[in-house]
Amino acid sequence: MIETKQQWFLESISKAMSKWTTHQEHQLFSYTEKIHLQDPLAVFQMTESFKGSRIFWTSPEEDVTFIGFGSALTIDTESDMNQDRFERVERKWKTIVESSYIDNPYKLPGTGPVLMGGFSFDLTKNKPLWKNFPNTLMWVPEFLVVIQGEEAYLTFNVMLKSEEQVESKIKHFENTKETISKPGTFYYHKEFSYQEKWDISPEEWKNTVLKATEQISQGKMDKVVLARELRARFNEDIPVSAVLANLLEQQGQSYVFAIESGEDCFIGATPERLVKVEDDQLLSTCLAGTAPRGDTPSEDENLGAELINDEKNLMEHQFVVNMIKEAVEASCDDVEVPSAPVLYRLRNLQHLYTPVQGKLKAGHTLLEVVKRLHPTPAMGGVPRDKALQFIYEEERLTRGWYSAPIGWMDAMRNGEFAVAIRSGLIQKDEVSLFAGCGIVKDSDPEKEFIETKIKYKPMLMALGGTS
Ligand SMILES: C=C(O[C@H]1C=CC=C(C(=O)O)[C@@H]1O)C(=O)O
Ligand SMILES: [Mg+2]
Repeated sequence: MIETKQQWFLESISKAMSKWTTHQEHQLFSYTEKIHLQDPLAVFQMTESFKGSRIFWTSPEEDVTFIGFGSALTIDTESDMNQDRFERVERKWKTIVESSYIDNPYKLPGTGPVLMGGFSFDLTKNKPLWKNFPNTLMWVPEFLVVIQGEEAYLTFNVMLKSEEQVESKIKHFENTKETISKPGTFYYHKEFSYQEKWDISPEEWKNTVLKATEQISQGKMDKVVLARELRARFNEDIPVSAVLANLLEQQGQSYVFAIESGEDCFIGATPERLVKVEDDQLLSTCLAGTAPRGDTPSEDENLGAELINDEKNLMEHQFVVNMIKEAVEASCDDVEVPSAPVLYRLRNLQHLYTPVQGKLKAGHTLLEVVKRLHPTPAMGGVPRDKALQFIYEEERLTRGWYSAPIGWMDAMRNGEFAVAIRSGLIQKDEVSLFAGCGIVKDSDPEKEFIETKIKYKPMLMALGGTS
């Protein structure tokens, strides 16, 4: 069995090499085969030797999990200050795909070569906290395990430069496949939790909220999202796989992700889809307006009923719907938007939720929609430029990849980006958590402060805390 597959692999790689004799450039070779299903967390744990270039992504609705490790090629730049970074990635990916050799008989969304990673919230320079996360970091993992329902696929991606490489690449592929095919289950039995945690400038943050509401009352803007930061320290390096295991167990309604870069890991469980495209069907989501979950079913019902009728939260939400609808209409036909939001319940909080769908018009792309949408008024504000200006001047933190697009795109125009909230940046034994709130004219600084506290909960629980 293994031998037959090895034979296919060899044939495939030889075909690729012969196709390329006329080209002189380096070429992406991508080979996909079915493998035995493994516990995704066990795969993550088994690939510890690739630490620093791993990515984990799972989507709550589609029942799909990606575990990428190693890097076949990277599109990044530390000094990416260019407004057209999304187009640049798009162009590069198109060129790479066009000259690649892809052996993927399955053709399912997310199989074959996949570009994964993310972008920073903005293009501000000098982000010491985020030194390992450039403004653009999208890469094709050398190995990608994709688990869809009951099936699992392994894709091997490599930039082939010469005939001499072939043998060593085949060995590398076979060895890695053997490692991750060993039956394994995730293990981590030690208790862990942070030793101390501290809010960064909470009073200052409340004053900024007040200032924002004043500016809104004066008609200078309509809405702005303000974030704050909390830092926690452990007495040992934070066990990333164990945090990931907790997020998967506790936050089933969210995209659970972990993106390693160098020594750091950006990790979280975000409920916020930015945009997804599958077979040219596009889906975006408006998620804004928040209430806690109740301790009893009836308290929970009451809190939900209050939220869905609350003018301040409905206003916060409507700004997002208006903007996303307009952005999606620019690239899609048959756009559908329900007239009122419904509740979206998570483990620790509930949100107002409105889906927006459409059919992507010919010539339009996922990344183009990402560019137009980001940042939505659930992360930035309205008008966008005024809100961003306020954020730059008043927010006392560096957002980095917090509240920014993260996700994947395959070679068949499918892909999905979420917005990285409910997240934290792990740096050895310390972690920075971020949480923001939509401020509108009736916002009360104290209530918004409490809202951010609840938004920290998913990460704090996953880090071993009780709240
Ligand atoms: C910016 C965050 O949440 C956004 C997403 C959903 C609800 C929000 C709100 O009700 O304020 C925020 O706009 C965050 O969690 O850090
Ligand atoms: Mg809110």
